[in-house]
Amino acid sequence: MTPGWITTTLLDNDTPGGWAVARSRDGFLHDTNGPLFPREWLKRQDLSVFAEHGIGHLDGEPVYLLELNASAQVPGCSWQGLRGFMLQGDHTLYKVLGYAAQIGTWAREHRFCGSCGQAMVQVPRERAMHCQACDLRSYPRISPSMIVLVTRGDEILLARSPRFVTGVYSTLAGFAEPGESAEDCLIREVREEVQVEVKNIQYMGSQCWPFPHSMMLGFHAEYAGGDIVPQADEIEDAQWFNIHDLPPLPASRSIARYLIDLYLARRLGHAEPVLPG
Ligand SMILES: NC(=O)C1=CN([C@@H]2O[C@H](COP(=O)(O)OP(=O)(O)OC[C@H]3O[C@@H](n4cnc5c(N)ncnc54)[C@H](O)[C@@H]3O)[C@@H](O)[C@H]2O)C=CC1
Ligand SMILES: [Mg+2]
Ligand SMILES: [Zn+2]
Repeated sequence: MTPGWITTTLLDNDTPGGWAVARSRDGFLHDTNGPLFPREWLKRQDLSVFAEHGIGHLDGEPVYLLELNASAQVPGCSWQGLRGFMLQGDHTLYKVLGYAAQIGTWAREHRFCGSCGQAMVQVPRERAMHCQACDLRSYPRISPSMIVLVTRGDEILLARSPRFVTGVYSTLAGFAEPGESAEDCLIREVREEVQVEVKNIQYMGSQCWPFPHSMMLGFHAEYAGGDIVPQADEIEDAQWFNIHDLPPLPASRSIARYLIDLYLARRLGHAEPVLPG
């Protein structure tokens, strides 16, 4: 038995047994034991299953996703969005659900070929959809996104999007565009969002962010010039905050929070945090 969560194996849906999670537009089904249910029990419930996917092994046991067309009432159970599982509870289970969500969304959105419109079929033993008519293959979509903590000595640059929880300020972030390096993207995003220039860009680490399919590449950069001008519509407010007087910060498992906590730890001589994968 290999401990932990391994996503590489594709499973045979016809082999009974194992664990399963159920996902609808309301999130994942869970009861007091969490979101993992004995698969055969879950399949006996009155669920409108759209697709079933083998997604990996947890502590050596196979895990499947039941992707539903609609939510259902299951006695003793309720539904919770992926963010809720990210914010609290077991981190490995959140990783299982994050992967399930990405596979479920990708398979649902790639039933038909984007090139010729024919129905696609899953490639055996590979996480890919294939169009037999034109030979196109579609793989799970991952969107590289840069996220950066910009600093100026004891001050850090944080901003608020209108989408954030009230009061929370975070690091700047944005999706890579075709033709850009990670550094090009970071420089453009900081310019667009606050009109500030940066220097000494340093890569700090990465994190899968399954909302819905980002791969966050985290950086630290130093201030090089310019006055903050928040981008209309995207940025509600942006400010330099002294490290001794910070606003409410992002969730503790996010890479945004890691970048901030790491800078504080280095500046103040505290123990360095660990980035949750
Ligand atoms: N894990 C973390 O700590 C944090 C993660 N994030 C994530 O970073 C990502 C990027 O951040 P934003 O500021 O929202 O991006 P952004 O600054 O690039 O602006 C969002 C805009 O980008 C466009 N867009 C949407 N999806 C896209 C895609 N897949 N590729 C290219 N362009 C796309 C849309 O026009 C959207 O309005 C998001 O997924 C966000 O959830 C953001 C902050 C913290
Ligand atoms: Mg942004
Ligand atoms: Zn095709």
